[in-house]
Amino acid sequence: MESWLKRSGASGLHNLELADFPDTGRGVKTLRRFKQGENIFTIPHSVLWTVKHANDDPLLGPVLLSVQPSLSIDDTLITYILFVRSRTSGYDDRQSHIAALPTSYSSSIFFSEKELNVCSGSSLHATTKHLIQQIELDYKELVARLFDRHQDLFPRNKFTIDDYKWALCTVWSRAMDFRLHDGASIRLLAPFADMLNHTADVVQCHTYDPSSGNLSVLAGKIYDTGDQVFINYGPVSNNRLCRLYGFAIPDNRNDSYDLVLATHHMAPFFMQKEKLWVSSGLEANTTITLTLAEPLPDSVLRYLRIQRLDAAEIAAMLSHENDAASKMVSHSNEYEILTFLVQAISGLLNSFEPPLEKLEMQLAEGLYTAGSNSWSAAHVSLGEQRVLRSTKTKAQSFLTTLESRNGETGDLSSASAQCAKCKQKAAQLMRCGRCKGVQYCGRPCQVAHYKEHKSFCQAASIRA
Ligand SMILES: C[S@@+](CC[C@H](N)C(=O)[O-])C[C@H]1O[C@@H](n2cnc3c(N)ncnc32)[C@H](O)[C@@H]1O
Repeated sequence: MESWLKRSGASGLHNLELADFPDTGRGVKTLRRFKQGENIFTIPHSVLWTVKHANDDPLLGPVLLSVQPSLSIDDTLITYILFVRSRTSGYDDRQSHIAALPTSYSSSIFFSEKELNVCSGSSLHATTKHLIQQIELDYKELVARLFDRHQDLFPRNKFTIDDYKWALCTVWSRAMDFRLHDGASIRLLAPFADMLNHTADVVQCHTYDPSSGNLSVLAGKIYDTGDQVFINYGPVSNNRLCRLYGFAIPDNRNDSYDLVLATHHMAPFFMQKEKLWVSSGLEANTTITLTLAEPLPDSVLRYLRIQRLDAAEIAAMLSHENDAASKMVSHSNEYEILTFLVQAISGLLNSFEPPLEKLEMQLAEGLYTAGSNSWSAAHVSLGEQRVLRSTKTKAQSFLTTLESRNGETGDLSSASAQCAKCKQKAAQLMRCGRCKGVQYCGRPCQVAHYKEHKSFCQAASIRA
């Protein structure tokens, strides 16, 4: 592979060699000292694996371009890799890269049931199960759309589901993504650069030059001769590391929990609430990432406040143009959502098996071999449970503060005591006789507001 890269114009490779390292496995070793920020090596555009390279291939390109709608980026790269691997002549250079790739991967999609059960209750457990099914569906679709239609190019025995999973994990664990100036992005695999392991101790130091199309790696710190060169894969949680790369980092500062918030479309006032979620920057079905740094993001509270609104509160909120749910809606609404949140997070935590303390003990006793699949699953579970515990603590402290306020109402409940049209606050307001959900200072405002109020009024009246 190196001779192909050098012939193609790669620079800097003579200062490096591949080597095995105790914690990370195979990686790149320096043969001289590097200053921080110094260019270590550059891989030229011609040898990269991108969608454009696949489409430009004289044999594969026309077939790929005939598929409508186009294949996804990952499916294109997977097809390209498997296609090159399957050729018996004409692809020696790219095949030298494929020959250097691992023969198997340790993504959580390859975990045994027993290994995956170490993180029972975690989002990794659920996502992995879902992914395994999704990958089979994606493969079947690719077979039907491409492989079966061109069996001369894609012999069945070299494009099996196992080949597909291997190539998928090659892409997941080795592809690099870059944002381009025009807002577009590019996903690429760079031979040799894909031998670099991850550390959070350097900032991003791999760069893509859109004008030349070359990929360069700079020194993210000072390297002495014999040191391992690292790049940073980004602020990735153990869940994602385990799923895409097949490893985990103990006490990963990027650990997170993906909280799924969903409301059934038949729920009362769904349409009105959906409008409020959208105006609040949310959706009726949304996933919010809880992190150690921000275990209870405001977006979770905004979502739940809207989900638990009663008829009068919806009416008051719909007449506010700004993001009214960013503040407490009413004492009772806030009490309800915080109580619900504490219970829901407790429920999530109870579904983890083994629970946090037991896992910590098992890890301290060396029950799981460091670096093994079970050990990685244990670290994912630990990270998610720690995040959820901080979420619960924060919700509980909000609840305590709320209770100490002794029923004092927030801004929006007083907003419901104003005219829904002119916003005038008056001691004597008349309620809409039909839905009882909004109030007006007089008949003219009620008439003027009717068009806006109609859909809410009908839904509220049906519910009543
Ligand atoms: C881009 S490749 C790096 C080269 C890889 N070690 C090899 O031998 O081909 C990414 C893979 O390297 C391994 N890896 C990278 N960083 C690691 C780390 N900090 N600890 C453990 N394994 C790591 C994981 O197996 C990951 O899927």
